[in-house]
Parts: sequence; structure tokens; C-alpha cells
Amino acid sequence: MNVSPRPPLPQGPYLLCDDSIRPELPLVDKAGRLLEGGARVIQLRMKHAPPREALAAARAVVALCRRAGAVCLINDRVDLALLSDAHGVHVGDEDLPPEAARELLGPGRYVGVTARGTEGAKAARAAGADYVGVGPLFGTTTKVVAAPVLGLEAFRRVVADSPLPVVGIGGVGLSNIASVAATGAHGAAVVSDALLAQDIAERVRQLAAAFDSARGTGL
Ligand SMILES: Cc1ncc(COP(=O)(O)OP(=O)(O)O)c(N)n1
Ligand SMILES: Cc1nc(C(=O)O)sc1CCOP(=O)(O)O
Ligand SMILES: [Mg+2]
Repeated sequence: MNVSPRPPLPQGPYLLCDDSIRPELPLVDKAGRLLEGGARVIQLRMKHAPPREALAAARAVVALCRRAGAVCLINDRVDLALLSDAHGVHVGDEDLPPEAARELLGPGRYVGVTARGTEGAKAARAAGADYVGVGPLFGTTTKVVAAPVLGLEAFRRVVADSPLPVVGIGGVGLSNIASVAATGAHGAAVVSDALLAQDIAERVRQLAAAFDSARGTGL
């Protein structure tokens, strides 16, 4: 029997806890609000925190997530994932290759990889990834992405053809998360729409309800 050492990544909204949005709010507070709203997957994305602050934040956020029964992935940094006992990492073209991340993390943790289309998803699978983050799905102002916006139709084709679960990213929010769920995507990654909300926890609840209502309907 072939038993995976990692349970499948929970489906639904995939929330990024990002230090570039509302930088005045500590990462651990952001994570607490995301978890209060029921977040089941959090990616800690730190592009500005100096190394010691980043390590402390990773340890604190991972501990919070574990207490809440949520999965915590660290963006880019395999070293911080190991030091903080995170559930895994998310890596892209400018980070360690997924094979190296897998080698360091072993079979018990998740490796997520950025892909721009089906070919990237196939390569990620061959490299030992668990899921692919595919984007930019819609226009985003959170990051300058050196790839064209996919749009829903192209994204739907990637979801259909990908050998790995697909998490859509880029411009996803309450106004369109149902359309992402309807494609059959495993998850929908949300950054600014949640973190800029006045009530972050309530926004996460709304995102989850919208995703669940449309999951795989193909509408
Ligand atoms: C779920 C998810 N998908 C894609 C990305 C982008 O990762 P990457 O290409 O490494 O870019 P940065 O996030 O490091 O700027 C992601 N973070 N999460
Ligand atoms: C971090 C990131 N990666 C992307 C990619 O397409 O690879 S888009 C993105 C930012 C998404 O932020 P928002 O939800 O605020 O649009
Ligand atoms: Mg990266």
C-alpha cells in the first residue's frame, strides 16, 4: 500500500501572512486574525523582515498555527521552515529548487512550487512538489509579476491538466473567489483582500463561505 507521509493540503482559501501589507501590524497579530477567521492554510511571506526578526516571527506564527490545527508554510526560506518546525515551504524560480527543498525537508513536509502553466505543473510534480501556486490569475498590485495575467479560462485549463493540486494566486478576493473555486482549483491564495480588510477574521470567514458555495461547480 502506498501511504503518503503528508495528508493532502486542506482545500479552500489559502491565506498569505505578508509583511509588506499593513507593515505596522505585527505578523503574529495578522496570523492570529487569519486563524480567528478559520484559516486552515497560512503562508508566511516575509520580504522585509531582517533574519532574526524573521526567525522569531516564523517560530511564533508556526506555534499559533499548530495550536489552531492549521498548516503553516514558509515562503522562500527552507532554513526558516526547518528552524521553526513549519509544515513546509513555498518556492518559486528565484528560490532553492524544489528538489533541494524536498531533500532538506524530507517526506513529512509540504513543498509548494510556483508554476505559470501546465508544463510548470508537470515539472513541479517531477521535482517532488505537493501542489502548485499558479498565477497571476488576475491583475495584482501586491507584487510585480514577470508573467502575463492568465485569466479564468486559461487557469481552468491548467487546473484540468495539472498533475498536482492547483492553488490560484494573484488578485483573488471576495469578488471573484467563487469563480476560482468553480474551476475545480484546490485552493485560492489571498493576500491583500484579506489583510487590508477592516475585520480580517470576518473577511476570511466570507472567503471560505464563498469558496465552499462554488467548489467545483464549473460555473
Ligand atoms: C501559493 C503561492 N503561489 C505562488 C507564489 C509566488 O511565489 P514566488 O514565485 O516564489 O514569488 P514570491 O512569493 O517569493 O515573491 C506564492 N508565494 N504562493
Ligand atoms: C505573491 C504573489 N505571487 C504571484 C504570482 O503570480 O506568482 S501574485 C502574488 C501576489 C498576490 O497578491 P494579491 O492577493 O494581493 O493580489
Ligand atoms: Mg519565492
